Amino acid sequence: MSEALLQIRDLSVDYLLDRGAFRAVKNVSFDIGRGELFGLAGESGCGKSTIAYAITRLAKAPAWVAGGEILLDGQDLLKLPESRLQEVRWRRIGMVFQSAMNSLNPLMRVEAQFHDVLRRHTGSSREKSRARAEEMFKLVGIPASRLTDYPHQFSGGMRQRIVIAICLALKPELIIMDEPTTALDVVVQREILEQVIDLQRGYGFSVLFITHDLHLMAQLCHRIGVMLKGELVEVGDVRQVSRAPAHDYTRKLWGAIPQLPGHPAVKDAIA
Ligand SMILES: Nc1ncnc2c1ncn2[C@@H]1O[C@H](COP(=O)(O)OP(=O)(O)OP(=O)(O)O)[C@@H](O)[C@H]1O
Repeated sequence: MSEALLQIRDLSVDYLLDRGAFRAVKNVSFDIGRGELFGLAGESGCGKSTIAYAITRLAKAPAWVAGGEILLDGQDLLKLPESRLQEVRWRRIGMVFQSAMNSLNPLMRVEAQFHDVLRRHTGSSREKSRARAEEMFKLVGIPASRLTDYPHQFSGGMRQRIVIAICLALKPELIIMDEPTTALDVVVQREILEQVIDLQRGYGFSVLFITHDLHLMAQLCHRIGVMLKGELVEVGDVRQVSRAPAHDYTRKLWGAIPQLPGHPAVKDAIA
């Protein structure tokens, strides 16, 4: 791994429920290097999204960070006052969630939404925002003429591309993608992720990629962490985690991937 950009140390997150605290994330530690694609895998409910929200401090009650550190370039995000956090969110850490389509305002033209984000974070003028929006649309493969359209005029895949474009417009150092394409059909899903990888190569940002799709994760990521019931049971290089998993549960996860006849097995796909 390259030099660490994000270091998560002993992170514990609780949900404070009427019947008592439920620990959803238990003493989790891992690093994400600069320019690294890091995947977090594990069954539904194992705590992946809770970690994603904790990193950006977007976790809302009843979630409560019970302990640990989240260091971005050595600075503990958990200790930053809310006012300083605004500089980190979007500007340094971009977020693309499964419900990203909902992060677009249905009443605003897309161009205005670019400007809104760029003005708020960089003080950009309308002309500069327009130029940047055109550049970003080109990067994600949407004609610039469509910048004056409203979100409902785009397909689901295009809307997700728009959210990625807005996120990238601020050149964040880390992008958190939590099931970014789950709601889309597999062809569009793959197209978008391939585009993200291309952009990653060009821009050099780091990615925390969360998905149920272990096969996809193995193809995209450099390193993988495997979670089970709130604990990180294994972290390693994608080859090591797939070829020589240290944990029984990781072996089960790989074993659960259906292999189509004539289709290369995962182990071959990443070889
Ligand atoms: N608002 C909440 N209140 C109470 N418990 C919650 C809340 N949100 C999540 N949890 C619980 O915390 C645990 C971890 O949930 P989380 O959403 O982080 O898992 P996940 O691995 O991201 O799952 P998925 O892959 O289905 O999104 C689960 O047991 C879930 O039921």
